Amino acid sequence: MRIAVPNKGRLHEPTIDLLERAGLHLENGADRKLYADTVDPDVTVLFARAADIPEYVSDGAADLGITGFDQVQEARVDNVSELLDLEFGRCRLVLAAPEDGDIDSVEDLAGKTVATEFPNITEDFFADTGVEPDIVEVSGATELTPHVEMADAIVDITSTGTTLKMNRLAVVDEVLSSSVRLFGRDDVLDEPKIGEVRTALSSVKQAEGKRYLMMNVPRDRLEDVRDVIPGLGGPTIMDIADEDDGESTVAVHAVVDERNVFETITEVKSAGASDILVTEIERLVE
Ligand SMILES: Nc1ncnc2c1ncn2[C@@H]1O[C@H](COP(=O)(O)OP(=O)(O)OP(=O)(O)O)[C@@H](O)[C@H]1O
Ligand SMILES: O=P(O)(O)OC[C@H]1O[C@H](OP(=O)(O)OP(=O)(O)O)[C@H](O)[C@@H]1O
Ligand SMILES: [Mg+2]
Repeated sequence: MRIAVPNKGRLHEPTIDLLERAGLHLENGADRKLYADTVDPDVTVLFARAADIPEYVSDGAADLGITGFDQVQEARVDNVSELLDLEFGRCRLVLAAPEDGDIDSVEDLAGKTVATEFPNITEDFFADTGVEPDIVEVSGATELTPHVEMADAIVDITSTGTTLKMNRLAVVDEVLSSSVRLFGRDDVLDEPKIGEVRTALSSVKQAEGKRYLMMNVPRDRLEDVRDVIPGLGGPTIMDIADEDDGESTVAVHAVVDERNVFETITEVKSAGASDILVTEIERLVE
């Protein structure tokens, strides 16, 4: 089974990092290689351009792909399905025009020219509005085109807004909201290995923002402690050997949202817990 992942650009590192955290450690994956093996002999990683990945999966060069939703939409592939929103690479595709120009709405683009790296998405966007500008495909530096009379407006990616601002462009409308997705070719979605990879990646996402809390609690204080733990499906309670003084103690483990850790520690401590440990969670398979 092959997974196509971005070979460079801003999605490369976070994608490799996610595979590693999911337990799919890459082997012999030196820079500039086209393929890397993983610890799982049945899983190979194929490095490709972010924009080419949907096509690779659709054509069968790979079975799974990881790339931006914008790229999947642009590729217009009809035999792949999304399996997971990996929630990084968040950005928006926007229609933008010079700040001091006369384009303030989509209607102002009738008979004008729009430059973009995403001609298909742009075409679909305008088809819905009934306005039909000329669409010019460029392969980069799109923000420059309105300043060199190549275009009146652009459809391009923005996240912080810095690039638009630097080029004195203002957002006219939102076209698409994107993040990185795991997707697969429809004819292989039932294969067990596809499910295994999806579960491994999803378990990393599930664990993000969660902490594992462990503590000792005198048995007669257990209810008080249990009441203040906002655990996922309730805490796990384990007997531990009785203390020398005959007092009975239990170990309490719980998965807690990291935003609640500070408050929970204060509360369980005053409810009688001691020896409180907080650890990170690598993966959480629900
Ligand atoms: N500023 C951004 N913030 C968040 N995500 C982004 C941003 N720019 C691009 N992306 C996401 O990353 C994907 C790939 O963009 P990136 O710039 O890494 O590669 P590229 O420029 O298409 O690649 P190449 O260098 O091979 O031409 C985009 O399709 C989008 O999903
Ligand atoms: O809103 P911002 O945070 O400024 O991000 C937007 C910019 O990010 C992307 O370019 P990238 O940095 O990937 O460079 P590239 O043109 O070489 O792909 C995109 O093409 C925009 O130009
Ligand atoms: Mg880019």
